[in-house]
Parts: sequence; structure tokens; C-alpha cells
Amino acid sequence: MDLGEFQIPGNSDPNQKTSHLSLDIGGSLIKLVYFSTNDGDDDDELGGSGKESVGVSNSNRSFPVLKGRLHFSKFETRKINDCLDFIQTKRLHIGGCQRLGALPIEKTIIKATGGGAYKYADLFKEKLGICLDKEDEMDCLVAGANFLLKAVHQEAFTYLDGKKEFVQIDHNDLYPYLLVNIGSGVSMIKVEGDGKFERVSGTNVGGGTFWGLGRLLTKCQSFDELLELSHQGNNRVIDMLVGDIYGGTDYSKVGLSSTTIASSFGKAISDKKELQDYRPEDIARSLLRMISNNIGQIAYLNALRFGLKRIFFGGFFIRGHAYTMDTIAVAVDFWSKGEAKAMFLRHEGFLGALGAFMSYEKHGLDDSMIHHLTQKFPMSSLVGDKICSPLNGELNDNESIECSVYAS
Ligand SMILES: Nc1ncnc2c1ncn2[C@@H]1O[C@H](COP(=O)(O)OP(=O)(O)OP(=O)(O)O)[C@@H](O)[C@H]1O
Ligand SMILES: CC(C)(CO)[C@@H](O)C(=O)NCCC(=O)O
Repeated sequence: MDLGEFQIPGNSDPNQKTSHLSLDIGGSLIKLVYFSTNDGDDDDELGGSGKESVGVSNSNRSFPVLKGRLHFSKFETRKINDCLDFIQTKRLHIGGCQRLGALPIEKTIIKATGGGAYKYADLFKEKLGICLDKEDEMDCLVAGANFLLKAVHQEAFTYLDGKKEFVQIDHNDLYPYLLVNIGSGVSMIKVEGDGKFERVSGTNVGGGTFWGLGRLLTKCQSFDELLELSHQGNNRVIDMLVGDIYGGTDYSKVGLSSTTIASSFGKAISDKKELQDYRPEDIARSLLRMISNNIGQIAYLNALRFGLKRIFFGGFFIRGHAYTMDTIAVAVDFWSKGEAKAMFLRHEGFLGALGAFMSYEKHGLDDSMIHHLTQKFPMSSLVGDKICSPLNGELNDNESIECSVYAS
């Protein structure tokens, strides 16, 4: 389909064109992904100019390559109106799939996943006049994870002893793996290929539990404040360790060192302190440790159940937070006796939204603008064949990454 037949209405920056807004509306957070090009940037990465076709295709057709950026944003679901304002101000909702001549409202369809795609469908229609095209949450998580693992340089990393190490993913040896998405609740998915997966387990003790219980116990005002508190705390003040029970020694016969937590929060009942003597920092630390440890253990048990050696953890509970990742990684390492590996993803919280973004293609919207994401380039034969991020660190809020897409 010729790109010239389509219009991407402008937004507040007249040179910037945005398109393919996709949403993941979860119990705690709304995640947005969208693509933008700048007028002057519509270059073929191979050195051609403008919207030239390049002879890369899997169906005897060649597609122009658009160079641009994928943008990532998030909002708290309880503040959904901020999200609606953001979409409206940036005019993201009319940068979707529209045919010239059609009334915007007739053709404005936005891919959306997560429970909120059902819950808030009427609100989106009423406030922005757009139709949410619902995509299954698990399908999207898996599509997003597979895409990131295959196409994004330095996406997956291990975290042990305070050290982050990027993992080189061998595309021919990616499957099977366990995907553990830690959102408000936790889903555990055995992934065996593109679109080939099974949700094998889950737990209701997840990110929502940490934030909810943490708020009740510490009175903190935001998730980031709770994380910051946990950073400053000492869990040994609250948790009962093996050594507390065994008079300072290990219980080595069963492999328990004196510093292993025997009972999370167990010390809060066994000493003579007043309730107000317990510091919010220490409570937050114990809570984070308890939940991360529990998820790590359940993940390991499921990996064991299906003989999976690699476990990828995603979801916004992690937030690139050192102590969270360290606890999960140690739990997996401890329970698997070093056999299984916990890995984390830089775009941890955006798996579902990315999967929804990619589903524009899956549904054969041939008369839409994008698709054939860079993922489809043979990785070894093209410059710019993958999404390259200049950052080695954490993904900040509202960050974007450079990428190229085929326009079909
Ligand atoms: N700014 C924030 N505000 C609230 N929660 C946050 C924030 N940042 C990280 N979190 C954590 O991330 C969790 C939500 O993660 P995520 O967005 O992946 O899940 P979700 O899609 O909202 O949940 P679900 O998939 O279960 O519906 C929260 O429960 C909380 O633990
Ligand atoms: C209900 C979902 C899938 C919504 O994202 C998630 O919150 C979850 O996986 N909760 C855990 C539910 C359970 O398996 O116990």
C-alpha cells in the first residue's frame, strides 16, 4: 500500500508525525507506546532518502523504511484523566490509522490491552471519540517480550551481587522460557515460540500488594517514596532470621545460613518494641524482600515444573530497582541451586503495550501505515536492523528509543 494515500494528522509540533498509539491499561498503571517520525527523518537507514523503497520483503513487495522513535509513557490508572489529557494534547489519538476522506471519528481505532481496555472502553469513546480495539493481555505480553528479546540490543540482563550484565540472546535458542510479569498481580507464562505459550501460573501477591500494603503500613504517598524508603531500611529489624531462632548459628544440616530469613516480619511480634518504634524504612524493606522473594520462589517452582532454565521477569513492580532484582535473582539462584537464571528486561513494564503496538500488523491492517517492524530485517545484514538504544542504564519515564519501521 502506498504511503502517500494516508494521512497522519499533525500534532503540536507541525513537523512531528505520530502514529500507532497503543495502550496497556492495567490495574495500577496505563502504559502507552507510539511511533513518531520527524518530517526530515523519513530516511531509509541504508542511505536512501525519504520514503524510498528498499528491496527487503518477505512477500515480493518492497517497503519504504521510516526512521523515527518509539515513545514510552505511563500514568497511574487512578489518574486516567491525566492520560486522556496527554493523548488529547499530543493528538496521539488522531495519529492512528485513518484513511483520507474518512471522518476522524469513524476510523480512529486504537489497539488496547489489559483489563482497562474493557473497563474504560466507554470513557475513551466518550472523551476522545476513539474505539479501543481489544487485544488479549497474555498474547500482548508474549509478543512484546519476544519482540524485545529478538530485536532490541541490550534488552535482557542478569543482576547478581549488585552487578548488571547484559545477556546476548541467541535467536535460535530463545525458547522455551518462563515469562514472569509482575504487575498488580503476577502472571507466569511458559513461552515456546511466537504466539505459542501457556499461562501456567500466577499469584495475587504482586506489585499491587507491595504498593497497597506498603501504603497502609508506612503511610507513604507514592510508589517511588515507598521504594526510596525501602532503600534506606534494614529488614533484619523486622524479619526473623534463622540465626535469631538458632542463637546466631546456621542450620547447616538443611542448608540454611544464619542470615536466611526464617519468617518475614516475624521479629515484629517477638520483641518488646512499641508499634511506633518500627521505622517505615525497615517495614518497606521487609515488605519488598518478602514479596520479591516469594515471586522468585514461585517462578522457580514453575520453571522446575516445566524444565525451563531461563526466567525473564517483567512488569513495573521491578522498576529497575536494585534490591528488588537482587532479591528475585538470589531467590531463583538459591532454590535452583544455581541451575536456573533470573533475567530482567529494560522495557520491563511495556511488554503488553508493545505487543498491542505490534498487533496492528497482525490483524492485517494493510491499509494502515506502519508495520514490518525492524524485527523483520535479517539481523546480520542490515545496518540499523534493530532498535538501538544508546542507554545502558535504566529506562526513564517518558523515554523514547530510535527505531525504523517498514511502511506498508
Ligand atoms: N508510579 C507508580 N505508581 C504505582 N505503581 C507503580 C508505579 N511504578 C511502579 N509501580 C508498581 O508497578 C505495579 C504495576 O505494574 P504494571 O503496570 O506492570 O501492572 P498493571 O498492568 O498495572 O497490573 P495488572 O497487569 O495486574 O493489571 C504496581 O502495582 C506497583 O507495584
Ligand atoms: C488478573 C491479571 C491477569 C490482570 O493483569 C493479573 O493481575 C494477574 O495475573 N493476577 C494474578 C491472578 C492469579 O493468578 O492469582
